[in-house]
Amino acid sequence: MELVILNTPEAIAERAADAIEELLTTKPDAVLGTATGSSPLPLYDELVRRCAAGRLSFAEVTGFMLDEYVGLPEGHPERYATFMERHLRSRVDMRPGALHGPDALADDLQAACADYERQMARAGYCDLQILGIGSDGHIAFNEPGGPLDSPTHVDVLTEQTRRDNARFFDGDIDAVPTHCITQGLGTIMKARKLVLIATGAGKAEAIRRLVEGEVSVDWPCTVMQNHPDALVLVDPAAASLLTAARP
Ligand SMILES: N[C@@H]1[C@@H](O)[C@H](O)[C@@H](COP(=O)(O)O)O[C@@H]1O
Repeated sequence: MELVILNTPEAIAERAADAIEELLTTKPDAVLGTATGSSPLPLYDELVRRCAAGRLSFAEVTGFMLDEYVGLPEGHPERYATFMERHLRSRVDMRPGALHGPDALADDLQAACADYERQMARAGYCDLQILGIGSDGHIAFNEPGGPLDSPTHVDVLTEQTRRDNARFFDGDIDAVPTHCITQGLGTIMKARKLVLIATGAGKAEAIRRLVEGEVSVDWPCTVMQNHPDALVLVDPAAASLLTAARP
């Protein structure tokens, strides 16, 4: 795992965009895993800029979202499908329909999970997966306690995650869904490259566990220590609880 501490969210966005540009230059029809949350937003802005400048193209890219809330209707502003359409897909030259997500409106959620995993398997899983991190150490929506090799599944959001995400629902925790469909940790680990972005002091404990902790189901992010090509991009605030000396 490579840890890079950069001073600003913009510098982090540029470093992450470099990794994506490098991938799309060598493989224009790459499979890209996208993340929601506020952390990747500067990255999406940077990708939009580079696409407008002709430095990269998403015309042949297939995308897979990490997760989706259960119970939010089509078009709901906080539905992750809406989020990804708004912040990335509609702003670059990616084909409509090329960015896939789990069907969290299905009657049979278990079947929807299996179907999503099959779609990803057929595409050969992700070449590069963008990740954020929850303050409780979740990646995608894999909450603490779940197996480290899980496939796409229904998960129950922790109180802390719902509290963290209430800011997107006018501060009303009761408006935050209780369940989600998420790529499992096993699914995420099948991506050839992982790029995780974390900014702000609220992520400092999760980053300390990710970088210096034991691999444990209590901190799902720690599974990334077992990945052969994982890049962790953080700002000084998110790095503030790291204890080991760094160059
Ligand atoms: N399911 C998403 C995660 O994929 C994301 O990493 C996390 C962090 O969000 P933020 O970047 O806004 O702190 O939010 C949600 O829980």
